[in-house]
Amino acid sequence: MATEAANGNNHVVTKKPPTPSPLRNSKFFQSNMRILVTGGAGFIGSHLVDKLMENEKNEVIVADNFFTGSKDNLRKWIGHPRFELIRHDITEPLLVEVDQIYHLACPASPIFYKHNPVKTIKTNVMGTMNMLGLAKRVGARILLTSTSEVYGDPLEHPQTEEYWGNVNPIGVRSCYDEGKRVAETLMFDYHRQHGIEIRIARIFNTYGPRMNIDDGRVVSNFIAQALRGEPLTVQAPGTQTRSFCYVSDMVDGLIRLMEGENTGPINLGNPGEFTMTELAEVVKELIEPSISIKIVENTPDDPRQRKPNIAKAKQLLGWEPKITLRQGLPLMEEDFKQRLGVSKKA
Ligand SMILES: NC(=O)c1ccc[n+]([C@@H]2O[C@H](COP(=O)([O-])OP(=O)(O)OC[C@H]3O[C@@H](n4cnc5c(N)ncnc54)[C@H](O)[C@@H]3O)[C@@H](O)[C@H]2O)c1
Ligand SMILES: O=C(O)[C@H]1O[C@H](OP(=O)(O)OP(=O)(O)OC[C@H]2O[C@@H](n3ccc(=O)[nH]c3=O)[C@H](O)[C@@H]2O)[C@H](O)[C@@H](O)[C@@H]1O
Repeated sequence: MATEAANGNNHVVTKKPPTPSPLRNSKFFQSNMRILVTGGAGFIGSHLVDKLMENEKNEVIVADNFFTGSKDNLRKWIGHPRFELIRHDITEPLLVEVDQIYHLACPASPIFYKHNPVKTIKTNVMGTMNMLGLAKRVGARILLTSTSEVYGDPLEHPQTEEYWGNVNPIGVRSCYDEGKRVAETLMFDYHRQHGIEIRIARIFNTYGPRMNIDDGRVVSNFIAQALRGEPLTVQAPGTQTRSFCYVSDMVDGLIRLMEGENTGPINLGNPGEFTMTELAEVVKELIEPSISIKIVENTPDDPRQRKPNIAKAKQLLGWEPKITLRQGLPLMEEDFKQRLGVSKKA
């Protein structure tokens, strides 16, 4: 009987995990680790694929419907003998023989996940059920990229994994916030009922190269606006806070979680907390001091504060972020300059 600490409690697993592929038990283990990354053509997913492919014992399969991701993010791996790219919508079942599943498929930008709320919640609920069904069928370990949005507009600050959240069940963000909460529920129910090996990451705001330039998230918006010489659009009141984690730190955390022995949920993020006005001032200082900052209207249910308590990640994964916002923003600026075909004003 396996017991694993999760969320501060011991969830006793009454069933052994499904038998993994016979290949895992072969005496002369030759095969590579076969890894499925759903949403691997996206921002975080493509950086994760880059890291996984560095290990010559890994074979990587990406399943993506290209709703927000792009083949361009994976162009260097297309045709590689240890890499496969499948155009697939995970709201439909997928049958592939794999040993690990990194389940990232879900639009992350509020503009995109609000664009088709029913599809967003289907992706989070039916998509996660399909991936858990696959994990059960092939005996794979599965990691879900959940989100700090499961805490909603938090009344506890900073947020620990024990906090149950303050979420609007019927708001315009609920397709994502509640969708991810149901995905976490499904993960633990498959874990308790079928012994599936699960890992849950609660990812906080992450930024870096390959974010969609016009996907509406704050860091990508501010950098694109600065490079285009446009005013930085701080959404009211501007005092709301976020904590920003650079993508390479995030990928390191995800792999440590998958390779570790703890189910999670575990917060992954950078505790460096900024108001949106402070973020705008840093972007202005680092990228384009001549631009102005203007306050614009916000959207409903925008969380007023968000900062991860990462004590569990430090203790259980030996992980903490290394790259500060002032170190990460110039790296993202360079990527945007190349993709926008602009050079910073002299
Ligand atoms: N970036 C962040 O700040 C952040 C924060 C918290 C959680 N997350 C989570 O991390 C994951 C990746 O986020 P991201 O920032 O890379 O977003 P992204 O939008 O760049 O990537 C999501 C990928 O999933 C694909 N996808 C969406 N719906 C799909 C479907 N039904 N079937 C197959 N593929 C589908 C998209 O085409 C895209 O390639 C998401 O699950 C997101 O919820 C991200
Ligand atoms: O970290 C998380 O868990 C979540 O972070 C982000 O969600 P959100 O913080 O709402 O992302 P943004 O759209 O970047 O907004 C951040 C803050 O910046 C503000 N903002 C946004 C855009 C802009 O141009 N100006 C601006 O001030 C928003 O009002 C909000 O207060 C991601 O979009 C979610 O996928 C993710 O789950």
